[in-house]
This record gives sequence, structure tokens and C-alpha cells, in this order.
Amino acid sequence: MLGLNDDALVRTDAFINGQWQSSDQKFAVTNPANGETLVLVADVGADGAEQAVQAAHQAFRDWAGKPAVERAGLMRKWFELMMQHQDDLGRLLTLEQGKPLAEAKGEIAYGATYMEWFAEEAKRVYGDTIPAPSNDKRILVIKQPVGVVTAVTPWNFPNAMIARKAAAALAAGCTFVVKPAAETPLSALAMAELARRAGIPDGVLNVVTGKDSKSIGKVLTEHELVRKFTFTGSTAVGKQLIAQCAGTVKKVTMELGGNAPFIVFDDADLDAAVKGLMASKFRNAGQTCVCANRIFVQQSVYQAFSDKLSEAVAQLKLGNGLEEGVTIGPLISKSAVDKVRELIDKSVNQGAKVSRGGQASGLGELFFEPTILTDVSNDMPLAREEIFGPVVPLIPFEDEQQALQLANDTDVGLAAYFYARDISRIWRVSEGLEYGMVGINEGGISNPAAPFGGVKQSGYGREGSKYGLDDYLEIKYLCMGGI
Ligand SMILES: NC(=O)c1ccc[n+]([C@@H]2O[C@H](COP(=O)([O-])OP(=O)(O)OC[C@H]3O[C@@H](n4cnc5c(N)ncnc54)[C@H](O)[C@@H]3O)[C@@H](O)[C@H]2O)c1
Ligand SMILES: O=C[C@H](O)CS(=O)(=O)O
Repeated sequence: MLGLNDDALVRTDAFINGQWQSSDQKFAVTNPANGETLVLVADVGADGAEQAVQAAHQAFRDWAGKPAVERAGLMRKWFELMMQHQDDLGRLLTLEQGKPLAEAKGEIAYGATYMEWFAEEAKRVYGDTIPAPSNDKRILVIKQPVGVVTAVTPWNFPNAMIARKAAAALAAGCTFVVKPAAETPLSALAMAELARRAGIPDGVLNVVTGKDSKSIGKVLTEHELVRKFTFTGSTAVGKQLIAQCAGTVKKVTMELGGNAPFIVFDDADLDAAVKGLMASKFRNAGQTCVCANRIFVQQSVYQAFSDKLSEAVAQLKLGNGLEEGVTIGPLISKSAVDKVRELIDKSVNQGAKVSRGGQASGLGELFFEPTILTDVSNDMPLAREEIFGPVVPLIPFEDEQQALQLANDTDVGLAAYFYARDISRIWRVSEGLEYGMVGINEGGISNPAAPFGGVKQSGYGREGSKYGLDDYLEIKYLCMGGI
């Protein structure tokens, strides 16, 4: 089924309390490369979400009560199973999301390393002793898991965005309920099957599948048994979900939209900058929250950089992600293609020029040619909005001060990148950029050891790194008197 070695990884029921739960209601999962229906998946809706929250609540005390080293061992086993099944998980991901197979396998490894990382972090949840103000007292600080965690995740990284959350939650001793995007539930369900095989107890990890994200999300954000909600997706939806969490004062983590500047200074290594831009911009056909979205090039190197970039873009191969050598897959939906088309048309009407590509491809309705535009300005739609497609808007600038002003002229602040070699400039620009993450002479910045997250309307909280566990822990102060 679907060409996997292990067909049992293709699951079409929700995973609740360690059981596969079907439903009379089902929704289709389609292959964006050709529009074909892959499978029908159970739609368990809000009732399923309620059952999953109850299961997570029932499982919490035992899971939190396990020694950390025991939780770590089960997570390590889950990591090992994900890597053993990397080929199948990658194929499944490409089928439902569209990215090239090599990228999909890379995402599996990326997601699995969050399991590996947090299996270790689970054993390092340290507390404090604090000198007391009087000899008859002792002050201690302990950390405890927040409780039931619910999550909603996007379609663009259907494995890693779940792994990044579930790994930290389970390591902290929390139990977890996730609603994956309806476009890409198969990766989440395969992860659940491997968690089951790893021996993670019933109710600790639950996957709620459904088409009506609003009704499911209402349960996951408003339920009194849920103590934390974590979301990865658009800023617009994130704002709604934050409001829904307010009524029960949940801890909240928000990983939201971006509009990454990519700045090429006149002292940059232009070949390295082109390499870094290709890695950042065209990964997942430009459908990532940390993609370079606005490319600022200092005037004196603008033409040289543009020429080098055009040569590199010409090497990209558009096609079905399962085909050998394909480097750019389809976009996720017709509406995604329409949005990219609209941003280009509006910006051209305001003076931008298409220097390469610019058309939907004849390969199929969801394929869009890698595109470069010149003479773009920071007030054009391509620069004001998150493009989420394989489109490079080139924006010239004169000096460092202008580059920082243009780069920071946005209401989001997730990732930023710049290429320069003068160390004083590197410090000035690194400190001047209003973003949660900055790539310096580097276009690929995501890894489990680093705190991933943004500022302004890109959200709050961090995922990965030693900081990533804090979002799933409560700090408890103990004051021991009468000594
Ligand atoms: N910061 C990050 O780490 C990060 C990572 C990936 C994607 N993103 C952002 O996500 C966006 C693209 O992903 P998308 O199109 O899936 O985003 P989206 O916000 O439309 O959907 C994300 C998830 O939210 C669900 N959802 C939508 N409306 C909902 C509602 N009212 N209640 C409950 N759930 C709801 C969707 O079903 C999906 O599972 C981009 O803006 C991208 O920048 C951010
Ligand atoms: O799209 C957003 C993801 O968080 C990108 S990454 O895989 O973490 O780089």
C-alpha cells in the first residue's frame, strides 16, 4: 500500500488511548503532485478530541511518575524506530505533502533528532537550593510537568513540527494530544504507530484526525483538563487560538509566520551567499516559515549576485518529489498557487520585473516555476507578505543603516540571514536585527540543539535546545521552616 516496505505504517484511523479509532466520517488525503486520493482517514471530530484529552489526563500521573531515565529509554526507542523506518516515513511524507524524497527523508531525521535530544534532556530537569533569609528556613525549587498538553501543527513539516513538540512534552513528563493538518495526517499517524511499538504507554501520545479544525481546536484550546497549548502555523490563526486559551489561562507556545530578510553586503562571499540563499529559499518549494522572503543586495554587488543566483536557479528541477533528481515539488494547494500568482502580479503592476520563471508550470496545477524578480521594493506585496513559494524578490539597498531599517520593517520576527565578513559589521547587524534567529553566513539554521522561535508577531516560546523543556515545566518553590 502506497509502496512502503512496512504497510502497517500506513494508518487511517485516529490514535486515541493506544487504540486505532475509526469513524463513519472520513476525509481524503491527496497527493499534491497529481491530485490522486491516497487514502481516506477517519474524521473523529470534537468528540474524538474530548476522548483524547480524557485519555491524556488519565495517563498523566503514571507517565509523570516514571523515573526520567525510564521515559528517556522509551523515547530513545521511538527515535531508533523512526530512523529504522526513515525510508518509509520519507516516502509517506512526500506522497502526502509533495516535497522531494531526499528532503522528506531529511525531515524524518530532523524530527527524530528532537526525540534523541529530549530523551537526554529528560534526565537533566534540575532544581535549585537558594540561601534562605533566616537560619530556621530552607528554600528549594523543584520543576514539575505542566500536565496535559495539546497541539495543532501545520502541513509543511508534518513530521518534524510534531516531533519538536511531542519530544519536549513527553521528556518533561507531560502527556500529549495533537491535531495534525488535514492535508498531511499520515506522517503523524505513522509516528504514533512507532511510538506504540516503542512501548510508550496508552494515552501518553494521541493523534486526533479531522477536517473541521475549528471544532477540534476549540476542544484543544478551551478544555479545563488541558494545561498547555502549543501551535505551529500562521500568525492569523495563532491569534485566534491564543484568545481561545485565555479562558482557562493555559501556558501557550506560538510558532507563527515569518518574513525573513536575507541581506547580502558588499563584503560578502557572493558564492557562499548564493549557496545559502538556495538552501534557505527553495527548501520545500519555499514553503517554510524560515525561508528567505526578501533578498536585500547592496547596490555595488547587485548585478554580480543576481547573475550568480540566476545560474543556480536554472539548475533546479521541478517535478514529482518521488522522481530521482527532483529538487522542487508542488505547492500544497490551488489556493497556495493562486496566492503566489497574486503576489507576483500585484508587485509587477507596481514596477517589479520578472527576470526568470514567473509562471505556473505545465507539470500540473500545483507546480510553480522557480522565479526571480528584480526592482522589487519593500512596500510591494511580495515584500509585505510571507510568499510561501519558490519566488525570490531582489531588493537593492545602499548602506548598512538602510539594510537594517528595511529588514526590520515588518510586524513579524522569526528568522533573518546576512552575509558579510567584517566582524564589526557582523556584530552590529546581528544585534540590530529584530528577529528570534539570525543566520550569519549560513542559510540553514534549524537543529535540535538551538532554541527555535520568534519575536513580535512570529510568536513566543522556544522549541529545541535546553530552553525547549522550560515551556513544559512548572517551577515550584518550597519553603521549609521550623529548622
Ligand atoms: N514558526 C514556525 O515554526 C512555523 C513552522 C511551520 C509553519 N509556520 C507557519 O504556518 C503557516 C503555514 O502553515 P498552514 O497553512 O498550515 O497554517 P494554518 O495556520 O492555516 O494551519 C496550521 C494548523 O492550524 C489548523 N487550523 C487552522 N485554523 C484553525 C482554527 N480556527 N482552529 C484550530 N486549528 C486551526 C490547521 O488545520 C493546521 O493544522 C505559515 O504562516 C508558516 O510561516 C510556522
Ligand atoms: O516551516 C517552519 C519550520 O519550523 C522550518 S524548520 O524545519 O524548523 O527549519
